[in-house]
Amino acid sequence: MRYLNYINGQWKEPVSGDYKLNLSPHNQEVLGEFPSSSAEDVQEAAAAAKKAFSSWKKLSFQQRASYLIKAAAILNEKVEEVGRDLSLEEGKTLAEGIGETRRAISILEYYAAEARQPIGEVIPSVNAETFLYTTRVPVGPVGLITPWNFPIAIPMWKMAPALIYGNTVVIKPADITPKCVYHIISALDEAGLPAGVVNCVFGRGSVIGTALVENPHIKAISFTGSNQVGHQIQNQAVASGKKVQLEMGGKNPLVVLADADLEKAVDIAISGAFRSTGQKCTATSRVIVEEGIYEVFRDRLVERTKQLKVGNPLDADTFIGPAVSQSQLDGVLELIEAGKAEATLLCGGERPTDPSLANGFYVLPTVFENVSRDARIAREEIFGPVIALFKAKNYDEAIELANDTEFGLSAAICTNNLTLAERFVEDIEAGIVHVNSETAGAEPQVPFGGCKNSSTGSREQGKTAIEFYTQVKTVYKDRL
Ligand SMILES: NC(=O)C1=CN([C@@H]2O[C@H](COP(=O)(O)OP(=O)(O)OC[C@H]3O[C@@H](n4cnc5c(N)ncnc54)[C@H](OP(=O)(O)O)[C@@H]3O)[C@@H](O)[C@H]2O)C=CC1
Ligand SMILES: O=C(O)CCC(=O)C(=O)O
Repeated sequence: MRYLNYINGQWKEPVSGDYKLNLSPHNQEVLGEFPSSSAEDVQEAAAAAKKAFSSWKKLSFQQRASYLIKAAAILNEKVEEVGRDLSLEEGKTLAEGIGETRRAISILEYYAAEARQPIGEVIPSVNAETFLYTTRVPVGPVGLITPWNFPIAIPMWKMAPALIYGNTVVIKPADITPKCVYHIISALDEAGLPAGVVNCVFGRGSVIGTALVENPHIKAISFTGSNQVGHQIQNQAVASGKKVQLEMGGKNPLVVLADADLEKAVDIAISGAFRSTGQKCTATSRVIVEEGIYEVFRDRLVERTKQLKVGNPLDADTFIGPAVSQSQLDGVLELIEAGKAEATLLCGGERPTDPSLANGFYVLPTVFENVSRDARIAREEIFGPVIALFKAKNYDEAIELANDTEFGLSAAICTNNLTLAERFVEDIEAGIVHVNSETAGAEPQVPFGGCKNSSTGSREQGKTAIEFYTQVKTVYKDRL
């Protein structure tokens, strides 16, 4: 089937007339074809978003929420179909695909409910005659650039707050996972969203990204993806006077102290590192274990890792599906090869030999030990199912190792020691901290984002999203 851009409330052919095949990472099956758009499509979408902005921002919050509520109900009706499409195009397991679709619905519902929340404060003025208060206004048409690894949740957690706070949207989804965003747009269309409020342009970021980031109608850019592209976008957006928000990489540590529940800690490591084939910015990448239990933890982790089923994401017993693309697989294999030269491989480290997986981008879950601090696998984001194991003498050495990274998105500790758990929350340089739970995961009602090189700009999700998608207006109202 051929899918189209969505501009000014219409499904539209790209100006170029060119399309690209959307392929399954499991077996290269063709799932559809999507526009290879050009800058002209972006200009048209941005102009439509600008035109729609003046009336959309004037609706009441409750009126805007009504479209979000309808779209959530529409998606809910086809949650299994959308979740399956997600697994087919991205490669995460069916349970994860459906789970992520449910998460997207819950994000819509959450932001619809924000329509009932206060958006300003009344502050006593020095002047007895002055009614002094703050309110918030939308920033304008916003540009959203989203990645392939959470192809429905991330677009939704940018789009839903943008819309509820009165902004209009141009979204450019990841080129290799377009269908999930097609499902969101089609639900909003079916919900009767006014023309131009949401516009979607499919195509390569390298071709149309700059046209979106530098478009004068677009007042803010929210991006999730690699550090390299993020920083390029930041420079372009700032140069063209826009607000910018970036969510980028992670090198997330899990610290396991000697008093931890061993089996639970192994579960937490496996789930955090290997679900979604490790393709999460919150994935556990470094596991730092206190020396008293290092050997027993390592042996159990390796034993359990070897039992994980790598396979077709649609099979019920699959734990690890394929990487999303050939280039993603190549990047992971390159880092694994680097790891073999600089550390000790304990398991995995290669592609599976099962012939039924030969056409997919599969790689076995991999564990390394004896990893030096400056090894590439200790420092670079791998975005694949790979754990680097470290031994620490005690809590102090563990925290020092955990913080020895340019990133600071998420971190976890397994311990029953309340004092050390509390110290960890204070000491760790990360935007998200887990105690006795995995580094990955994000609930819609709380802020999401990191420190150091992981994030720039205000946090996404939860109540904090209002910071990015609105500006504060301070009002001094005096009696005449
Ligand atoms: N923080 C996170 O959640 C994510 C991190 N990553 C990291 O990035 C690595 C590479 O993944 P990749 O998909 O290439 O990430 P990118 O940063 O290239 O892609 C993210 C988004 O940016 C778009 N984009 C690419 N180039 C430009 C540009 N010049 N201007 C504007 N937008 C652009 C992409 O479009 P298109 O799809 O057309 O390239 C996509 O929509 C991964 O291995 C991982 O380490 C990746 C995804 C998510
Ligand atoms: O951990 C999660 O569920 C969210 C992760 C995420 O946002 C990402 O990988 O980009």
